[in-house]
Amino acid sequence: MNELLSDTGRKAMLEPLFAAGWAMVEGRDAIAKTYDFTDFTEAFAFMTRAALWAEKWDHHPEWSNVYKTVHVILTTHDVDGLSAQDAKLARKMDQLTT
Ligand SMILES: C[C@H](O)[C@H](O)[C@H]1CNC2=NC(N)=NC(=O)C2=N1
Repeated sequence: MNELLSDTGRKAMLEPLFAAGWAMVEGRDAIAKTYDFTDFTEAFAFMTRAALWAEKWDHHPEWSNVYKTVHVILTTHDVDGLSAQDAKLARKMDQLTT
């Protein structure tokens, strides 16, 4: 079962993500990032790869795609806020773009 991140967990897991371009969503316990790719093919390839990890880990993003940008919001619906699963998927998404 997922748990909400504790204060220490937040500091440890979220600070590196903020440094990597993630930010808190206003009014929600959620993080967001917009990825800008070179074209639609790259954007959709990223989404395909990320979707396979999301399904493997049973943890799914809220996301949208417009041409070559992908906007991602991560939060854990089961606990109504951020859990370690969100940090894990955020790190994986960043890895997939490098
Ligand atoms: C039953 C299933 O395991 C749950 O509904 C999973 C699916 N994917 C999920 N994804 C996210 N982001 N949060 C969840 O709480 C969640 N729960």
